[in-house]
Amino acid sequence: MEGCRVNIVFDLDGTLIDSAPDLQTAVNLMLEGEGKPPLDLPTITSFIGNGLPKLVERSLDARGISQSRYPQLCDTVRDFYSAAPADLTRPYPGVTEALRALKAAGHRLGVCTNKPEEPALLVLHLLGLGGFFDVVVGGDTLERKKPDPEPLEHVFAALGDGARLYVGDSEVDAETARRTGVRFALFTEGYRKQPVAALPHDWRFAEFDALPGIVAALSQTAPA
Ligand SMILES: O=C(O)COP(=O)(O)O
Ligand SMILES: [Mg+2]
Repeated sequence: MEGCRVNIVFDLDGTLIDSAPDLQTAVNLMLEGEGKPPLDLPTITSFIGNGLPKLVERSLDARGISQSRYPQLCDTVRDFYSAAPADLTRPYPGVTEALRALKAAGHRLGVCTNKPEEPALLVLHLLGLGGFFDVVVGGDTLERKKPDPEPLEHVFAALGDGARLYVGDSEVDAETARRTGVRFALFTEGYRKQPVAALPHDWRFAEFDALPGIVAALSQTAPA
């Protein structure tokens, strides 16, 4: 028996794409301009999750740069990043195939990221993923960003009727799913800071080829 349609919304950084190396480059170009030493990849990765402004704020703190310079340096990092958002960034293995399979099964797909909308759309395009998504909401698209439920509710509303599944990698995503009242599938190979058990989730997976099976299970149990 065919299951019902599922609307599947994805987080971006640490879920669909491993974007930390290009974010690191952008931050370190800014730090170089300020005469400061670079930050290593694990440090930058630990600063990702609450949007680019927060990444910059944390980077300034880490290098002892006054927050009075924040507005200007935020623009600087954003410009460096937007100029090269996909030089080193790649989709995680199996992402493209999983998205293709989910579309072919008749599900609708969206993105809800805290990355600013413009570079989010650009990186999706450059990596050949843009065509899979009906709706993309970034960290600056609406008034509030994750973990506020507003952006995720907005994406699901735009996708229309159907069961709802949110797919993400972080504490922010788990909290957003809980506050939005939707099922949550945790990708365990992204940028989360705590152990898997600390993040409430309905499903978890480490390989994207497991995702269509999770969606099929949800589509069989959800009311049509
Ligand atoms: O930009 C960030 O800090 C995180 O972005 P994400 O919401 O796609 O993980
Ligand atoms: Mg993420």
